[in-house]
Amino acid sequence: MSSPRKSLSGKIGPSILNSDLSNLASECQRMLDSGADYLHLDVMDGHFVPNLTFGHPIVKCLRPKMPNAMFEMHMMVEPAERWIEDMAASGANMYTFHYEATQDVPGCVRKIKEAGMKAGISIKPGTKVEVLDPFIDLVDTVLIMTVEPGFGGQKFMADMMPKIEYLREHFSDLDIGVDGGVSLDTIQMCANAGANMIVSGSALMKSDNPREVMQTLRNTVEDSIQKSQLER
Ligand SMILES: O=C(CO)[C@H](O)[C@H](O)COP(=O)(O)O
Ligand SMILES: [Fe+2]
Repeated sequence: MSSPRKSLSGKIGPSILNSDLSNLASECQRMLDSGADYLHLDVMDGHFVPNLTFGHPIVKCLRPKMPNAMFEMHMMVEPAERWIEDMAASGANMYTFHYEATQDVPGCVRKIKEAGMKAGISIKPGTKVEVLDPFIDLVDTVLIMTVEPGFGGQKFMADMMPKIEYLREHFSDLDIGVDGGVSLDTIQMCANAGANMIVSGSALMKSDNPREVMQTLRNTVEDSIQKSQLER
């Protein structure tokens, strides 16, 4: 018996990387109040990527201030497994790790699930998307990087769109995220390619009206999903 079809929806996850980190909780709350579906929290270890941000102690402080928020942890750390238990204990909901940062993808996913979180897998721009084929059934989401991980505010790499197209063509129900340089100028490309989980940092943080920007990002993705479903 085939499993029931999951219906895709467009979701917006603001990245708080380029926000005022001295006011992290209020910046997160501002994004939630503006209609964010989840928060994309970028964790960098200064080793897997050439930058440092924050770790699980900060997540632990944020959690009681926003008990119902969905925290997706973008773990730019190596080894990828290192912070699974701590992040789960601190209140993270989803642990998105990098394919390039582990020797054992299935083992990493198993540990994430055992810790009670959802699992996401991400690839850097230089990694071929086909390497993910054996693992798609194990994970909840795939996150395609459209910048070299490490910094917010970089230029969107349009040449990553074929990776998203490949995934959408082969895995029609998969939650596919896109991260890096996503803005009102680049969302149409992401939506056309088939992304439905939209991470956006600077474009939201710099906006005077993040609610309107989120709504436009979401509508663009929803329109594209509807169109592709009609074409099926
Ligand atoms: O993972 C990241 C960088 O490594 C960030 O999530 C990403 O850069 C989002 O910020 P912006 O939209 O400004 O590019
Ligand atoms: Fe990120």
